[in-house]
Amino acid sequence: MLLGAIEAGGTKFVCATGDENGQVSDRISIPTTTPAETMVAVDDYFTSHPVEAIGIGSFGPIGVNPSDPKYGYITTTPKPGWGDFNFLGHLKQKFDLPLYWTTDVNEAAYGEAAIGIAKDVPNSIYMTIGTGVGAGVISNNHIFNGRTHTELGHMRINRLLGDDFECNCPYHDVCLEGFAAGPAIGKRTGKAGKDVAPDNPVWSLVADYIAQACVNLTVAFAPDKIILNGGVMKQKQLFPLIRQKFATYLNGYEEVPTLNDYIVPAGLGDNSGIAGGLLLAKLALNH
Ligand SMILES: Nc1ncnc2c1ncn2[C@@H]1O[C@H](COP(=O)(O)OP(=O)(O)OP(=O)(O)O)[C@@H](O)[C@H]1O
Ligand SMILES: [Zn+2]
Repeated sequence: MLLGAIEAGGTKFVCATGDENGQVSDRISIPTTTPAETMVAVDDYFTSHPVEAIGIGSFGPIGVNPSDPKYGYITTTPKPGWGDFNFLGHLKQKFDLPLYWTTDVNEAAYGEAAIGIAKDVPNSIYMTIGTGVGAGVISNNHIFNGRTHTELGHMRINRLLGDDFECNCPYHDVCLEGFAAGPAIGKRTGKAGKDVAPDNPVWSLVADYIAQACVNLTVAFAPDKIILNGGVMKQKQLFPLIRQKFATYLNGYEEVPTLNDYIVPAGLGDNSGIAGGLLLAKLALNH
């Protein structure tokens, strides 16, 4: 069975084909420019690679609630041309196929939950800390959505004493993304994250904010695992720092799994999203 997946990011779109077990057989990467340009490339890909269903995970915010008139749309993004773009409608018009529509992070969360590091547990959260911060929640093997999708990158956290950084989020004076995403680290240090030395004190600060977020996710969703991925988490020294601060902040309030098994890197590396897309395509096909 050949299935399709789209991981639609703000920088690039990945289109892929693969099987019902999430194994990728072919992929391309398309720069995210204008919808007109980028979507032509997407259409061409699935025209030349016919599949039985497509799972789509998109950058957002997007409409995920079928009762929302903006269901299937990318809604309020500042990205030129993409605001109010009817992504799902476009694909429906081009391809008469079952389609599964969700956020990029939900798609990746689903991939990790189905065949990745969280495959043996029913409840997991996938959080990516990159250009932005986003998280997908898997609850009892299902993608969690409320009235709309979650926006966990914008959770409020406590500003640490002595940290006078001006939050990098245009909406919030204090939020995780504004304090700890790649661009915030860039502003804090004057360097790209990958060029900041592993022992730079900024990592301890970043780890603290991510640890606060992990405590919030723990008490809110009671996951079995929290998966941390994205460019910033390439700094592997963050993991022990985050676990240590997490333990301090949770302060024994509730039992959680051993922290080395609880706050973990992704199992599928850069493939979480595409694998998730293929598996969501299978879900769409079986509905
Ligand atoms: N090795 C690294 N160490 C620290 N930060 C890094 C590293 N590599 C990339 N980054 C930072 O991560 C960010 C890019 O994140 P990522 O690679 O997850 O891509 P992205 O897809 O643009 O992110 P998003 O998923 O938010 O759209 C940039 O701000 C970059 O500076
Ligand atoms: Zn924010």
